[in-house]
Amino acid sequence: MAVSFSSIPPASSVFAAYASVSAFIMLIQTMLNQLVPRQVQQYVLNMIHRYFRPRTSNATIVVEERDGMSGNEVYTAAETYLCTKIRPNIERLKISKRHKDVGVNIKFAQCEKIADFYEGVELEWRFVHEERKKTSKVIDEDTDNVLIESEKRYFELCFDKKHKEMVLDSYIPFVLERAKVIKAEKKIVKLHTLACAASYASSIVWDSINLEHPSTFDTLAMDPGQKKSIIDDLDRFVRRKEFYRKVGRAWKRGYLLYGPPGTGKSSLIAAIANYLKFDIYDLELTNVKRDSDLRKLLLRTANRSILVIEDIDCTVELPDRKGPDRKGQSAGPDGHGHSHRPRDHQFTLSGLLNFIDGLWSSCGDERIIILTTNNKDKLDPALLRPGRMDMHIHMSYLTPDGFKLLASTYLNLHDDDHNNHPCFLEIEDLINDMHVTPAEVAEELMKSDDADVALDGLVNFLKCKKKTDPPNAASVKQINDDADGDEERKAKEVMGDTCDSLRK
Ligand SMILES: Nc1ncnc2c1ncn2[C@@H]1O[C@H](COP(=O)(O)OP(=O)(O)OP(=O)(O)O)[C@@H](O)[C@H]1O
Ligand SMILES: [Mg+2]
Repeated sequence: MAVSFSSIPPASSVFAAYASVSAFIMLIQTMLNQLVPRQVQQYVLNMIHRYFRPRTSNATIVVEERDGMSGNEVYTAAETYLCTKIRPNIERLKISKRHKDVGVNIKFAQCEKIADFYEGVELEWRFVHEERKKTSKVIDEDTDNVLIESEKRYFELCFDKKHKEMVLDSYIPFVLERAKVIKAEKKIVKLHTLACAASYASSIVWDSINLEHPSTFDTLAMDPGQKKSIIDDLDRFVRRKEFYRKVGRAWKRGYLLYGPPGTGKSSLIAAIANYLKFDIYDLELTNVKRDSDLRKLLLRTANRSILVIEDIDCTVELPDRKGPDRKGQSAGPDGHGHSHRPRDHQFTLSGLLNFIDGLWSSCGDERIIILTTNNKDKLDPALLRPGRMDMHIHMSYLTPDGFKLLASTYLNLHDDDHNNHPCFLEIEDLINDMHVTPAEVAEELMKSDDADVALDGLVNFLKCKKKTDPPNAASVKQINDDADGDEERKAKEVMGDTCDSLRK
């Protein structure tokens, strides 16, 4: 924490004290001039000044914008925090907005005083802005460029000396924490994808854009209980920093999202990112050729992020850890396949597992890893065990509850409309009786701005679909009720039975 601490006297007491002492000092100075050499004179005068310096009950912490050439986090946090405390009496402010910013950024433009209260204690901040006597070099933290600065900016935090410990141990951490929250609220979530680097040295790098996906938990049609348990799990995860440290685990969590296409797996990922304000790293496995690439990429991901591997079962041919892999290569002595090629020249399942929960995975904090698949059964069980994939989330076909949510987000129809609208009961019966994905229904609801027209279109669509897809209400219900793998298998058996009986 780059703060410097000094005592400053309040102006009134300083003047009073110095007025009475200055005559005495002048007298001493005249005597010394005649008797002793100049250095000795200076030394004696300094001692007298120090002795007579007025005692004050105030203390000041100086928080400079720069710590050497780099920025000072306390300064940035104070600036962010104090901009929420601006009063109408402030006359001059600076505002700016870069392309990627959500709202305008406010900064102080001239020396200002800002009052704050913390645990009943009054604190006074002063923003000070002055010309430097000589220019100085600094590093721009956004671009890493060296800049020349001719101004010096700092905050002074003044308070009663007796609160010094409280300010340093409690108030400053509070300001840092508050600034983090304020920044998180304004943060734009980024989507990082893989791109080929221009240089040969590192062939694959992350490229980033703003995540513009508007999906949130409010717009996701899924079982309300399941939705709540995901949100609770995320909340628990982010507040458990100490817990993870105490039990000696890397602060990370793995989610497996599985279910048919169009049931909202990717939308759920976006909703999680928007909820936590975590950046997404979309790891397209087909672009990763070697385990060493994987390690490099992991090292270049930031904390508080979500690493996503979509369609894990089909994006890459993962060699089996035990027997021969799908390309017919035999397992190596370590049981990881590829005995004929140097290990580092291939991308292996064991590389991926190491990546998910081996030592490599612990090189960051607050990491979430999400795998998605349409075929959970195809995945190696090693990939799915707790600790790797801690929570298995089944995204399934649309239920009547899910339909109500889509009707309210797409057509602005709420509970009362549901009871009164002639189509609703029919649609709910049809949905109960068939496999239809939220994506299919959402597509139909978007076809008209007129709710009646859109709902009529949906009824027709569902009726047509029902003719081609045989009714199997029991199986749909079973699949949607069961969230874990074993239960899902049972549901598929029920479904198989139903299809068999239909075929007969
Ligand atoms: N559960 C849902 N709630 C709300 N909208 C949904 C839901 N599922 C799908 N949709 C809508 O359908 C579109 C496609 O969904 P999404 O891409 O999330 O499905 P997916 O399960 O990832 O499919 P795939 O397995 O093909 O990748 C979304 O843009 C969204 O509009
Ligand atoms: Mg998807």
